[in-house]
Amino acid sequence: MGKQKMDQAFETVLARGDKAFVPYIMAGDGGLDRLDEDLAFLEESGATVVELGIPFSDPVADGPTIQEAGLRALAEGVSLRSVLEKLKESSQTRTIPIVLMTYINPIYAFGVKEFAKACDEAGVDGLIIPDMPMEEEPIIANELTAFNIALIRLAALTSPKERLVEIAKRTEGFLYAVTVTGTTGARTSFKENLAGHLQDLKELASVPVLAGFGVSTAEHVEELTKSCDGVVVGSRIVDLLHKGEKDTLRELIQSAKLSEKASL
Ligand SMILES: O=P(O)(O)OC[C@@H](O)[C@@H](O)c1c[nH]c2ccccc12
Repeated sequence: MGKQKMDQAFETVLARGDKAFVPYIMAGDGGLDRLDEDLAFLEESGATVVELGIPFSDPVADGPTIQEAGLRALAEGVSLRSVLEKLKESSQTRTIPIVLMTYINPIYAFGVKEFAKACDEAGVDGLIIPDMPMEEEPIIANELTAFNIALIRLAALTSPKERLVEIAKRTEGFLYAVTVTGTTGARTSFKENLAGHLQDLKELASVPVLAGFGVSTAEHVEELTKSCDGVVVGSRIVDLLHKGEKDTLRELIQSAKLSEKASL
């Protein structure tokens, strides 16, 4: 469980010659009752790991698509606690690794120690806490380590080199290479020297490097994975899932299966 489960998932995919595909979904968008079904669908479609967002009233890193999904989930009464309880029910049978993405505030409200324990009981394998700077990690890092839960760090485009070195050294599970400056949300293009930036991060990190923010088409996946180990796709996935466009969703996830494309 935990970190090793995620490491194993990446190893399997990369050894096969594929790239990792991590879809982000908003927990409770459409009601928590559909969570197990959505996770199973993503796994069957070829997702490596699922990033599961906790709805929050003040999602500072999120653009409109995810903000709206969060509002829908909040309207369903979904909270950090109810998501963890739901995950716990299926923790023994679930096979896909889960990374929880939550802002720090709900964790404080929950209580840091109690939160780490509840994540463990829920079978959570990793965490992304976007509004927790490296300097504040001691608040929670040891609690997570005790339960073998990976703390995934984000490398911003604007981080100075020394900071990137430190982030790449500390990160667990994977390194989340943020590909744009700004909030989450589908984009049409990326900055010119992004490939070089991703390659630099790959030099620094000993875990897989995944590019995320703005990735929204199969072409993006193809382009970006030339310089890294995989992608995280949020807004586009949230949108397709909300609209029930499952075939398009499956195709998008399959775009990271380079080994199959090679044999066509
Ligand atoms: O939506 P996008 O642009 O595809 O970006 C991924 C993203 O949604 C997901 O990883 C995420 C959602 N909310 C976040 C907040 C911070 C960091 C990452 C995230």
